[in-house]
Amino acid sequence: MKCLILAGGSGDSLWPLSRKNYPKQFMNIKEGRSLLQETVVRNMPFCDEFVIVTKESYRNIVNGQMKAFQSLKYRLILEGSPKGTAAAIMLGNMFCNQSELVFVVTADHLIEGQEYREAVLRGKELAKEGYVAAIGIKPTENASGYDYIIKDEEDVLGFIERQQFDLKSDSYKNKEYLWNSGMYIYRVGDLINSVKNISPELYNTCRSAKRRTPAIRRGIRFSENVMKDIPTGSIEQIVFSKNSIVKVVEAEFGWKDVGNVSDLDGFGSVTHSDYVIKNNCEDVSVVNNAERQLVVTNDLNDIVVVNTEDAVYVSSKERAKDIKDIIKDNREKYESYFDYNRLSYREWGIHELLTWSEGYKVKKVTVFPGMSMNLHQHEMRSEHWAVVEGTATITLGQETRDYHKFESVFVPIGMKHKVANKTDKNVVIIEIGIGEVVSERDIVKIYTDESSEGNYIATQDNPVIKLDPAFKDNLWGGTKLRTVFGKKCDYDIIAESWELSAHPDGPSRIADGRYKGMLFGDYLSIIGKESLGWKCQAQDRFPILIKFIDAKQALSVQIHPDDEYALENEGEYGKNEMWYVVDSEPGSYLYCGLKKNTDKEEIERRIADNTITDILNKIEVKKGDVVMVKAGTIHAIGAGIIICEIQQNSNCTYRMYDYDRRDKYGNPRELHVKKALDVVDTKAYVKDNTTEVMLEENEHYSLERLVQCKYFECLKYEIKDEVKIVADESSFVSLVFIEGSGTIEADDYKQEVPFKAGESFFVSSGKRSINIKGKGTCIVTHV
Ligand SMILES: O=P(O)(O)OC[C@H]1O[C@@H](O)[C@@H](O)[C@@H](O)[C@@H]1O
Repeated sequence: MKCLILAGGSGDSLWPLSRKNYPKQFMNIKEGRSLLQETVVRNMPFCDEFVIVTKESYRNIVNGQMKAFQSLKYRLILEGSPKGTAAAIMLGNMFCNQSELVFVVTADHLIEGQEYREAVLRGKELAKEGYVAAIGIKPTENASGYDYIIKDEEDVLGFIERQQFDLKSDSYKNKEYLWNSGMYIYRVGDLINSVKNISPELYNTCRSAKRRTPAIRRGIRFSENVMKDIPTGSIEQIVFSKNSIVKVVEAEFGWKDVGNVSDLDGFGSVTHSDYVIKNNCEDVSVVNNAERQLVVTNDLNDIVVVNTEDAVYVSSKERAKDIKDIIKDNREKYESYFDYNRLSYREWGIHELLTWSEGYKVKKVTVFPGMSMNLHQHEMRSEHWAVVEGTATITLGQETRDYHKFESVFVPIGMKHKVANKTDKNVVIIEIGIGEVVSERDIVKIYTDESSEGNYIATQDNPVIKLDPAFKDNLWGGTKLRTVFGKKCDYDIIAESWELSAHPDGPSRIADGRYKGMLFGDYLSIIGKESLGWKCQAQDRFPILIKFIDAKQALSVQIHPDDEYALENEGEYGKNEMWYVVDSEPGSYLYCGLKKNTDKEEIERRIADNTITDILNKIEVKKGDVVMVKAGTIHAIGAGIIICEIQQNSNCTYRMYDYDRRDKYGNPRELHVKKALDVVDTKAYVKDNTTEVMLEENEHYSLERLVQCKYFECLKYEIKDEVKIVADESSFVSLVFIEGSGTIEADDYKQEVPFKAGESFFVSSGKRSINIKGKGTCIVTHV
């Protein structure tokens, strides 16, 4: 199950603990962990991947907090303009497969108790039966700040928003009601199908937003412009209140939607209680978030005091919530206090302002493991750095060296400098800036390293990287990828596993080692473009995608565009692909190309009268066969075949004919006949003559070239005991094992990595050879 965490809230409600630059979901609530981190921990037993939907400006905070979970799988969806929970949930769903179960949770709830687990498991059962399970909490008080669900047993009679709920009103007499926790469990296909019917506007606008969102690394960023047509509102308003498939799970765990500072009672570890004295006070809560500042309260009643490094809030408990209005009325004058705390989050770490005055500024600078600042310089200030934790790798001008704890450095005005952290622990530096201008405006120049995007620093790691695939559940898929290759995926059917993929529609991940769990595309940005080899330097994205395909039924009759058409119409590359038949049932066949020259009118007519396959070139296939499918060629994989597909990095398929099949909701899959006819090659199929050329055979291995085209070259090694493969500076190398087992080792990093059939490895380019020992069939691809 995937966990979709809604973490975009930007409320002022917990001021001065929360600020606009640091809302409550990121605040430490318990034992040094934030509400967001607490949400992740709570759901780890049920979910294997996290999709976090948040505001673009919170990206660095979320990435920083997620560092606490090494190797946890997560992705970010960044909203340029938040539009409520309906949009957030639907945009999250756009990146899930239909058969995936999703658990929607909110990042800023306080939850306690064993009953949570039972509620989730019951919700999951309902979701498997095709319902959307809403988790409702048995009210323990008449809380006006909560949304309600009116119910009858497990059926939902209505969703009531907080403002409209009045317990005394006749409409709620004799009704059963629960607090609406905003947590939902469902199967993606079920929810999307009902959104399609109930709010086509929401469905279509989110879909088109997804289509218009270019592939970027680390997160999916929906710009304000791309989101502008998506309707604003809650999922309850727009979808669930009109949806008969919602069932409620009644739960009794401790649940609190923290509305204001007086709700923090009982969750006191944000408090430095050693620095609080209460004298003769009754019902007084003190939250002291400032280290070493003493708070003394005397002879008070029913009061909440919140003390932070730069602001204090004192209120009666009852009226604590008025803070929102107070902020609204006074924002203009005190914006910096209301909106910002002293922390500033960067991709590489955190700045904390300790003190400042005219002419100086003192900061605590934390650099996360494996991260680096950009090289920069100042024109108006010099800096003194004292390392107080860890080992910092500091660049000053042309020189770079390590500085250990308690060593100091002086950075003169105008000198290029940066701090990197090559270790596994945080580096902390106390920085004293002095000069005429000490604000951030004085960064006059930032030097970015073109070859490695972002602020990661490459460390000497094994260049042989094992990958975990992303899975797809297209309706024609089977179960052989699980039974033959042991793929671990809980879908009923697995149609495809994307083994080497930096494509946002199905990115593979690093399977082992230091970067375990990381998206392959992110890993590529760490090692830098140079590590892909010089042939890739002109390309703006990773060039290839490799999949296994298990066709239990026939795939659609379809076609892929070439680069020119795809870039112009889809913002994607075109798709030339090659199929290697891993296995096939007796009598299996596929279609590739036309039997004879055929004009577009005839192709169109034959699609309409269901006779398109009559004019296609039918090829019977067996294990080991190779078919090159050039862009523009009509094709269809037939039933009973497992294929290893090497293709350009694109997910652009135009379906022409789908046997009038329906999915389980009775919907036909979309066809793209017009575009298909735009790009179709109308000439008769001619077999590619670069395929299947034996290049070498000896007692240790045989080497066959499977295919060679402008985009890639694929080689097949039948390894009897050992082979050495060269990964030179021209290209990275992909290794996909079809059969066998053994070990892989690069000669410049002596560590053996085991392999077995069905596994995939990426090796960065360089002057190295890769030794494979064992027995097996390996498909080696490079550009
Ligand atoms: O459109 P359907 O029938 O699901 O088939 C889609 C699949 O077709 C195959 O021929 C390949 O091009 C795959 O890369 C693709 O994912």
